[in-house]
Amino acid sequence: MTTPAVTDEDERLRPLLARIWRDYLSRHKTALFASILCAGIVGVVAATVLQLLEPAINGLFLGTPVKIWGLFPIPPSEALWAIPAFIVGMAVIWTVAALGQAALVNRLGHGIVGDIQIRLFGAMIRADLARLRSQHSGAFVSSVLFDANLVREAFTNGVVNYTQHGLTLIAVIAFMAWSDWQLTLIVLLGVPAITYVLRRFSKRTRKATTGAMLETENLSTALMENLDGVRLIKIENREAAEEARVGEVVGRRQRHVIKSADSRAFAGPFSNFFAMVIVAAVMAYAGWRAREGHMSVGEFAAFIGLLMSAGQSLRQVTNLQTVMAEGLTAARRLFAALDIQPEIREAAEPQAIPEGPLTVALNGISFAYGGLQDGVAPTLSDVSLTVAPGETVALVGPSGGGKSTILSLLPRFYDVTAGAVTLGGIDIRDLATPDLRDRIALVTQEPFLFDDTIAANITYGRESVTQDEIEAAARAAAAHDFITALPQGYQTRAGEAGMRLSGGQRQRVAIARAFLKNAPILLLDEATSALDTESEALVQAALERLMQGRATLMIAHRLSTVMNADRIHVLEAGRIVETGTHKQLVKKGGLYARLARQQSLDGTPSVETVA
Ligand SMILES: Nc1ncnc2c1ncn2[C@@H]1O[C@H](COP(=O)(O)OP(=O)(O)OP(=O)(O)O)[C@@H](O)[C@H]1O
Repeated sequence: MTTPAVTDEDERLRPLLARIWRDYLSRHKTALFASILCAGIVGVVAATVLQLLEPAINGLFLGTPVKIWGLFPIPPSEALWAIPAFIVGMAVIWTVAALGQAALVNRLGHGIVGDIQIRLFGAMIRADLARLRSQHSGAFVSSVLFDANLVREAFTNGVVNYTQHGLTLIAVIAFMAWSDWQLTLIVLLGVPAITYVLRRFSKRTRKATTGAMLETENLSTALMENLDGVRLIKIENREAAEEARVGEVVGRRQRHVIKSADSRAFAGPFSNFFAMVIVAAVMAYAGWRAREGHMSVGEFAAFIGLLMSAGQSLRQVTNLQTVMAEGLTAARRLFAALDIQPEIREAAEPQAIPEGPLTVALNGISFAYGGLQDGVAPTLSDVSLTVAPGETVALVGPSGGGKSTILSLLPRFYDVTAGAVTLGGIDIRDLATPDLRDRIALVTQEPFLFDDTIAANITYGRESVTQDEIEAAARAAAAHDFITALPQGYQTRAGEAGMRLSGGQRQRVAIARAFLKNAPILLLDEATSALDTESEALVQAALERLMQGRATLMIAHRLSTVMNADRIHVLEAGRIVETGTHKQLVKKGGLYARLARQQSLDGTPSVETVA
């Protein structure tokens, strides 16, 4: 590695470390400093115990008067109990400090992982829909679970063990210098070689870790995709093929993880090799000095003991260097994810929404996913429509015409690229988004239920709702009877994504939720198109009750459901091409009339016109 590259790396490292300190470590600084203190005690005690080798050998074997650490004189008659007593005393201090260090590091580390995971989730759940849609949810999951742990490993275990072994190393070198500076000089000659090894392995680790993180993302994406699409996989007999596909991702991930683990594991032996060369050089030199009578057996043994211990600590520090490299790579990625600013901006001074019924309107809006681009037609062009309280306005038209996109614009899942959406006459970009969304209830074709009780699913988002209110909402949604027939009634769990309920039952739970929300604006996205005739009749009746007095904008593929709408807008390729009531549009003989004819011919949506 060239010097300028190292400087660049250091330059980029400083703000990163500063941010890790500011955002995560500083709030745990007492625990961090306490654990570093414990680590320091462990490190220094480990080195100090080795210093007892010299008085032990000289006092016990040679019977000469000795001084422990040059401070406490021990006569030969007392050496037999005094030196072991010192060792036991040091062992007690070491053990207490090591236990304290472990307990603190565990709490600190997992506390930091928790902080990171909460922040990441917060950023994810608040991110624009556009961004969430642009990345598979597996990528977020792997970041929350995998990357956060790499940061923990580096900045708790890493920092604390670094301190411990770094201090052992410093203490050992200080003792060596104190007992023989010439020998220490020989030892220090090996430092540049070891530094070189450290840097090379850190670089390799960074590369392998980046690869491992990407492949972990791919793996969790593949796993989630398989679980989501399990029915398709089974019906197409693709289990073995999917196993092979996941196997490939596992293999690729394994290669990166092995590379990273190799760098971690190999850095130690490499630096150990240099350490052993140094030991050999010291042996030769110290042996020669001992023969010449300039060194006692005890001094020699203590020196070699210290050297071995220095080698061990050096190996640990080398390993930790790679752990730090991993943690920094993960931290960079996490911060990049946390720093993405939402494009849906909150108004600086939001206006208040008037209470009561509200009119919603689209005034000459255009919209393109990812922004307008030259030569690419926008998804919606110059669309205007109004829905007054108590009115039902329907959107119909060929698949891909832009119906769902219009519904996404009202709660500001996306912002229009031109024109304005207004609520009660106010541009929705001038409203506080939570207030806006409070006024809108959305019932979709595939309503989502949490794996919680039916009651919790109905009250989702609302606090202090009474059982009577829940039941009233369920009755209005024609859901009460089926819910009470379930084994635990309202306390029955809905299963993953509500899968223990039928489509019609899920739909009615979602309608009950909308009844409780009691919002003035109602968006219905093909709310009955996935149901059989019996369920549809129940859901349709519940929806009609729900629509009363509200401004309802609905998407319908089955024209039978929009025959009573106050207005029907026919959307084709992002433009409104016809507007009127069912009767007017049939009479007009245009696209709507064609769709109506097709549907009355076979009674089911045709592939050409609807999804
Ligand atoms: N998240 C997205 N990113 C990019 N393009 C999208 C996205 N969602 C929809 N589109 C595109 O926008 C166009 C309109 O889609 P939209 O879902 O609004 O149509 P639709 O009329 O509701 O269709 P359908 O009746 O099939 O549900 C389509 O061409 C679609 O490919």
